[in-house]
Order: sequence, then structure tokens, then C-alpha cells
Amino acid sequence: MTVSEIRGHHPILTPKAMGEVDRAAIQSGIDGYRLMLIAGAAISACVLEHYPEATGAIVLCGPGNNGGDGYVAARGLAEAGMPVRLYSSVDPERLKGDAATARDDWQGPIHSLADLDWRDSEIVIDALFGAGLDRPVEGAVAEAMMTVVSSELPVVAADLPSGVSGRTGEVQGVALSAEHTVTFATYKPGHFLVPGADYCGDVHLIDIGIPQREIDAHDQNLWLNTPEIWSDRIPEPKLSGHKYSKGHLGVFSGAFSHTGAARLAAHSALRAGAGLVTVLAPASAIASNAAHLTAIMLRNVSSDEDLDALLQDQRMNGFVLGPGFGVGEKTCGFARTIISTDRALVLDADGLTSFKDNAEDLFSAIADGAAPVILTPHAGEFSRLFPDLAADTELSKVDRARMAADRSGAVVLYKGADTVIAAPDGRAVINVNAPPWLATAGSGDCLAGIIGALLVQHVPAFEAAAIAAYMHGEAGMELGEGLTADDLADGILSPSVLFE
Ligand SMILES: NC(=O)C1=CN([C@@H]2O[C@H](COP(=O)(O)OP(=O)(O)OC[C@H]3O[C@@H](n4cnc5c(N)ncnc54)[C@H](O)[C@@H]3O)[C@@H](O)[C@H]2O)[C@@H](O)CC1
Ligand SMILES: [K+]
Repeated sequence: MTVSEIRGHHPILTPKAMGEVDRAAIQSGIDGYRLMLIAGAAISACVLEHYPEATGAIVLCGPGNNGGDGYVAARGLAEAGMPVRLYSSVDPERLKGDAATARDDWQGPIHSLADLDWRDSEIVIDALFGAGLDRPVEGAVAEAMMTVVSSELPVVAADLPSGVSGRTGEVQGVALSAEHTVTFATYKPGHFLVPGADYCGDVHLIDIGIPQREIDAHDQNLWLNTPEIWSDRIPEPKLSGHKYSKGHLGVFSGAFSHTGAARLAAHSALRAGAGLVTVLAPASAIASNAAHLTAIMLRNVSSDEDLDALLQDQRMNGFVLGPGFGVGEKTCGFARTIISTDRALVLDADGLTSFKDNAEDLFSAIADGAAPVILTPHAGEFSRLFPDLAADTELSKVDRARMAADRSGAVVLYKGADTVIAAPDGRAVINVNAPPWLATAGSGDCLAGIIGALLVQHVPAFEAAAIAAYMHGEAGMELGEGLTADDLADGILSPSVLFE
């Protein structure tokens, strides 16, 4: 199963929290070795299912319980008739607990990793390090891993590809690149955060018998962004509804030669179900916008006075500010004015960069205002608004997004192949359905428009960002490689159609 096909309600736990869950489960009377037997069996089953023709396997076992999984998997493969050669990165006498039991139950020889020879093998089982990786991989183990990388043999990883941090997805020293990763009880952030996601291949989540109550008790308020998280928030079309009941979104356009971004956002918003969408353009951009708009309305908003007049119409209940708008004090002023009302605001692109030197002004405006605000930075914009968080290499992308949401008082949608959405109350999701070809010019403008469309339909800010990221990814998957942002804006389906 590829990650884009994952359905259901999936909490994501850090390796540390998962370790606590394991310990709590074992303390409650569950046999730890039995969990390891199920984990190891799932790894051997994955190998046999995906590489049925393989005539030989090497199993690489490390110093902890991840290595224990490897011994169990080796036994499963040998019992299925596959020739197996097992290598340990440490003196096997050093293993403790369940891993030592697994070693004792392995009947074959144990070779030293220093003697690694892969030439008559067709598959590698990586059980060197899993949740317990706590420092960069170096020395002889790193060299052996580099040998595996250069062999180009397919790798099946136990829990995590060795060298990938389950907490951050960062590579610690070197990492193996797996075609399949078999993980247990819950997903870990490192399966989805880049670069870890690229090293995991297909991630298979296996229920090894850890009770759900233990997982729930260690809930970290972090989930995979699946429809089950927010399906009850999808706006329902009402027979009695009219266009104003579906909201009215205003999208600010830049000056005369910078109008395309706003139109992409506006088109996407209309497709995504906003009742009415108006492009709000300065006088210099009226003609160029008028030449391209039909279902979308157009209004001249050049000055602060124009904006004040516009805000008299209570029915315009949300705004997108930033795409193509230009960086400067005018942008900051418009943002502050909108935030001081109760209208929703998606602050994107130039809207974010404009606050580079006065981010605190933005955050205090948000704290004083009643409006739901969503900030949608990519990595560069994030580092302009939150330079200290961006520079702190100890933090994961989830940590950064959460701390940014807490500091700003806004929902933060931190873009990338591994978009993270975080709310000031601590909730966070990782979005995983975006194909790589979605990273195309104008794609972010479309996303801003979709979020705006959901906000004006009264979807709460966190859910609006999460649903929009998912819809954006689905449209990208549906349209396929080579799409342009114009295709994307045309290809957005309203949530009631997409999720019917
Ligand atoms: N009951 C359980 O706790 C279960 C655990 N399971 C497996 O157990 C794993 C976690 O086991 P552990 O907590 O023992 O952790 P690991 O087996 O991932 O690694 C811990 C060991 O590696 C060493 N180490 C960490 N980083 C290193 C580096 N860079 N270079 C050299 N040595 C390094 C540590 O000192 C420690 O000895 C999971 O990933 C999973 O595969 C599964 O068997 C399911 C049940
Ligand atoms: K591993």
C-alpha cells in the first residue's frame, strides 16, 4: 500500500512515545517477546510477498530490539525455505531481553557485519536500528551500510530504515534506502517527513497486538491527514442554500502585470465550493483581470479607504491576501485591517514575506483580532517569519509548525512534500497525498484559494487547512504528471463531490 491510499484514523507517535507504549503494554501483562515474534513474522511475510523469486537473503541485525526483529524474520525466511545469511553489528552476546531470546531461537550461524558478503543474495533485511537510533551512524557500521547501498539490492526495513530518525525524518550519518518498511502499532513522523519518507519506500503498518488504549493514552495530538480526521466538517450542500450561504471570498490581486496568481486562487476557490468569489484589484489591474474573468467578480480596491468601504459588506466573509500582491507596507496594512475584523484570512506568499521584519506585529494583531487566520509558508517564507525555529536543527518539521502556530496564534500550514498543518491548540496533521509534480508554479496559489473557499463556508481553520491540503493532493494525483496550475485550478472538485 502506498501512503496516498491510507485511510482511517491514524495517530502518529514519536519513537520515544512508542517506546513508552511498548513498556506500558508489557507492564500490563503482554508478553514482549510475543510482540517481537509478530513483528518479525510480518517482516518475513513482507519479503516473501514482494520478492517471491528471491533465492537468498541477508539479514542485518543491530544491538537492540530492532535486531531482535531481524533474528525472528531470519528464522521465518529460513523456515520458508529461503537461504539466509545473518550478520550482527555487535557481539551477539551483548544482546539483552527479548532480542537475546530471539537470538537464541535462531538456529543458523551469526556472522560479523565486518565480513559482509552480499554477492549471492537478492534481498536485504535491515534490522540494524529502529526506534532506538539516538546518534549518527559512524565507523564500521556506516561502512557496511554504504556497501549495502552500493550493492543496489532491494531493502526491507524493520520499523524504520536504519539511519533515519523516527522523530524528525532526518538522516543521522548514513541511511539505508528501503523499498518496503514494516512498522508496528503506529506510524512515526520519520515515515512521512522528508527526507525520511523517501528512504521508507512503501510503509506497511502492522498491528502486533498492542492495545489501542495504550496508544490512546500516549496520544501526541498528531495524525496522518486522512478524511476520517475531518469528514464531519465537510460543508454539505443544502437544497435551501443560496450563493451567499456558501460564503463570499475576496482574493487580492497584484498590480497590472502580477494578476495571474490571484486568478488561480479565485478559480480554485470557486471550484472548491465558495458561493461567490471576487478578485479585488488595484486600478492598474482592472483591465487585465476583466479580460480573464467571467464567473468571478471584480472590484477596484486600491487604497485603505477602498478596503474600509469593502468591509462594510458583511457578506464578504473571508480573504486571500498575498499571491502576486507584492511585498511592502501596503500588504501589512491590508492584513492588519482584515485581522481586526471578524473575517477569515489566508495570508500567503507576499503576505507572509511582508512581515519579515515585523512578525511580532502580525502575531499581536492576530492575538487582538477575532478572525481565524491561516499562514501558509513554504520553507523560505517560514524562515523569514520564524528564523529561530527554522534554524534549530533539533526540531522536527512538526515541532516547528506547532511552535509557529503557538507563537502566531494562527493555524500554520507549513508546505512541502510533507506539508504539516498545526493549530495553536497543539493539534497537528501531516499531509501525505501530494504527488511530486504538484510542486509547480502557481500550485500554492490554488491551495490558498481552496483554503479560503472552505473558510467562507464556515469550516474551522485547522480543518479548512487540512481538508484543502488533502483536496489539493487529490487533484494533483487525479490530473497526473505534467499538470500546470491552470489544470489544477480547473481540476479542483468541491468537497461534497470529492468525498460523496
Ligand atoms: N517490545 C518492544 O519494545 C518491541 C520493539 N520492537 C522493535 O524494537 C525496536 C526498538 O528497540 P530498541 O529500543 O532496542 O532500539 P533499537 O534496536 O532501534 O536500537 C537501540 C540500540 O542501538 C544503539 N544505537 C543507537 N544509535 C546508534 C548508532 N548511531 N550507532 C550505533 N549504535 C546505536 C543503542 O545504543 C541501543 O543499543 C523498534 O524499532 C522495533 O523494531 C518490535 O520488536 C516490537 C516490540
Ligand atoms: K531498521
